Amino acid sequence: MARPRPRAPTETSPAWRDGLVIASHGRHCVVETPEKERVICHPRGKKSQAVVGDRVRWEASEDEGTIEQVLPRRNLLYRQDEIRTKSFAANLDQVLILIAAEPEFSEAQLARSLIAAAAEGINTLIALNKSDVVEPFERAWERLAPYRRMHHGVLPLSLKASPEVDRATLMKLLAGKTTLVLGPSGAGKSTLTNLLAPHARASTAEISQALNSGKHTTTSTTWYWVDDAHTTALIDSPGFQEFGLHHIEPMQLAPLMPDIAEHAGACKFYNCTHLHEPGCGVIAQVASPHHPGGISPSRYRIYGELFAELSQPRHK
Ligand SMILES: Nc1nc2c(ncn2[C@@H]2O[C@H](COP(=O)(O)OP(=O)(O)OP(=O)(O)O)[C@@H](O)[C@H]2O)c(=O)[nH]1
Ligand SMILES: [Zn+2]
Repeated sequence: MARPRPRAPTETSPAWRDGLVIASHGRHCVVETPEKERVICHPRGKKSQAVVGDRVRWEASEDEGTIEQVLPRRNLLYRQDEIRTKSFAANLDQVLILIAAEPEFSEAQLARSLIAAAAEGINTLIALNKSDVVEPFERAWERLAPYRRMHHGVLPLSLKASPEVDRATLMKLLAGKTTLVLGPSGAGKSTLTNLLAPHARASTAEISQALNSGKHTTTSTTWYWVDDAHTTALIDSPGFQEFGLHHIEPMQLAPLMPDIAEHAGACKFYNCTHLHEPGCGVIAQVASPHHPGGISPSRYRIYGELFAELSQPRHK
């Protein structure tokens, strides 16, 4: 079915209403009205393609709606590989990266998600779940040493063994904010949203079903209100596993990695890549048996790998 042409951003109409995008499935999305009603909406052309967290103007048509305008975004967290760009969500206050003692997490994925958030100026929190699984937890905690030293710190959790304590700790960090929760499969994202927003999860499941007309799918991004007053929100999104950073230039990487950026000012050349240059302040600070406490070798290795990856010719 052909849709009418997109409207100019300056256009407006008395029939348009305010809304917040709380779920998206392909091109369709669910919009929540200020009266807390939920409406399935379709975009009008490419320009009104909305993502979860977007504030939109929409127009009702029978029992569904059309998105007429996406209001300007504060930020948009997305990933980009060689082929496509995929959005996680817009207008975020922070990103909570949830990893666990088991399954073993990928440090490269963790580093990628931190870099993507930093590129959008979005604050990040890291939580390590399953502290009740003692030995794997200790190993993971040790692997996180460079991240514990960086500004974010790491929050230890056991969502299964100490849910009440963890809920109280998390609420202090999340209250009044919109937080995107990212993490590998099995880390405990569902456990976390169930703990903090049990009612929201159930009502959103109904909506998702309606949207997919019964088809089973979990690959969608969803907004959950944590409180009845609608001040605190969690967004659950898949896609942590394939976190392409093709939208970032290689020379932008160092400024987005705080432990590397800290020493980049000491380099002899202003356009130092920190890979091989003489007089490089970063290379001089990579930790070794003679220089413990420097930049973690794994972080420096990830920097080099990402630099090489982002230096490949782009297919655009
Ligand atoms: N031991 C232990 N297990 C936990 C803890 N939190 C969650 N789990 C278990 O870990 C498994 C994965 O948890 P989920 O919440 O389903 O993880 P998820 O991140 O939503 O995983 P996907 O649905 O695959 O994305 C479940 O069997 C949970 O019961 C914890 O603190 N300790
Ligand atoms: Zn350098």
